[in-house]
Amino acid sequence: MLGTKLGGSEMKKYLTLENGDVFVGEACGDLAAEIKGELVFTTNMTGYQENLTDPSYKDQIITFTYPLIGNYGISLGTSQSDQIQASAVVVREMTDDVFHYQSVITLDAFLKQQHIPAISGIDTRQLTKIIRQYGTMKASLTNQPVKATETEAAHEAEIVKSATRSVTDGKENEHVVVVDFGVKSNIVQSLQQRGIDVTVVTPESTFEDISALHPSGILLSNGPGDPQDYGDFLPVIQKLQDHFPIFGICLGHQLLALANGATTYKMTFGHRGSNHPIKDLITGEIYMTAQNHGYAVDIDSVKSSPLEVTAIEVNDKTCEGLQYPGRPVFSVQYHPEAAPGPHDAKPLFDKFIDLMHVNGGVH
Ligand SMILES: NC(=O)CC[C@H](N)C(=O)O
Repeated sequence: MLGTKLGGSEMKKYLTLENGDVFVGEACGDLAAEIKGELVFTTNMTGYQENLTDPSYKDQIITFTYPLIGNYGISLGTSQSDQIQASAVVVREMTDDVFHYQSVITLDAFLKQQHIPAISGIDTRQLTKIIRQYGTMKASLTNQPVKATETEAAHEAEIVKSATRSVTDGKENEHVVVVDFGVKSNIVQSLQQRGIDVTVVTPESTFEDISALHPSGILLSNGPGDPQDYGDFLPVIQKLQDHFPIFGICLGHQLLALANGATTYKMTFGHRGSNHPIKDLITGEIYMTAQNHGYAVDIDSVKSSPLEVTAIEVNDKTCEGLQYPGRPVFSVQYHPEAAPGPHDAKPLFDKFIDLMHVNGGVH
């Protein structure tokens, strides 16, 4: 039922946009919490748990365009990291009327547990049209009305801090080193499911640190924020690509581009959803992909780099894939691990493994 109040909340919440627009709704999730962040929207119809826990959404306020969120609760093994990464949630309606046999907790309880505020009863269609017109904006979620100028101080996403960890099964397998800029757990699982040993390392790692692990291949992960803030790691990529197969996903794709002299820019409102068609320029095939990014590789800038564009988004023709001709090095802007999302792009993990075999097998 629209307008259902959760947790007995009669509290109002104010969503104030940088352009001065104010939306008033009902507080849910953590009722007291007030936050600032970058306001984005996703068109995903399912997968709110994966989105909320995806480190690429760190410090962002996620608007779900799908009008009913929470109806299958929260289940074990679905989260993409160990906590909610988004700073707040905007919905038309959040329900705790859960129909899902694996659900262990409601979405509202999950948000409360992790002190994440949410606002419901919002005309998310109107809000999304505003974001599409003015672009991604800073916004605040407060318990009292505020002036729009006060929302401008929202900080940029911080780089995710990670720790080195290994996942092996004791056999002599291919070994992938994942550089963790905020990796989604399904990327690591997608490698493990294919019998790959995985070592996850921090972006502070040097070329020597990574080489000492004797990787068969390197995966550059997804992550939050502006790719241009990761300049320190670009020289490491420049060396790695001379020695190892590389697969870049989302932020990893953007960093591969920057490391090779191409440029990135901030998109007006980004691509966030599970229905982004991309055209593979090598095979001519179109597939549906899951996406979550606010920056893109400038397709023209690739021409003066050693890289080649391998895929474009069908709707806006932005750069969706790159490869380094003659080397086992490639990247995609979309998410082949598909959590949530269509599985059309999953074979890219197999392509990466084939490239590792060709490049000399187990190291
Ligand atoms: N999912 C990602 O890796 C996102 C990359 C980058 N933070 C962007 O928004 O474009």
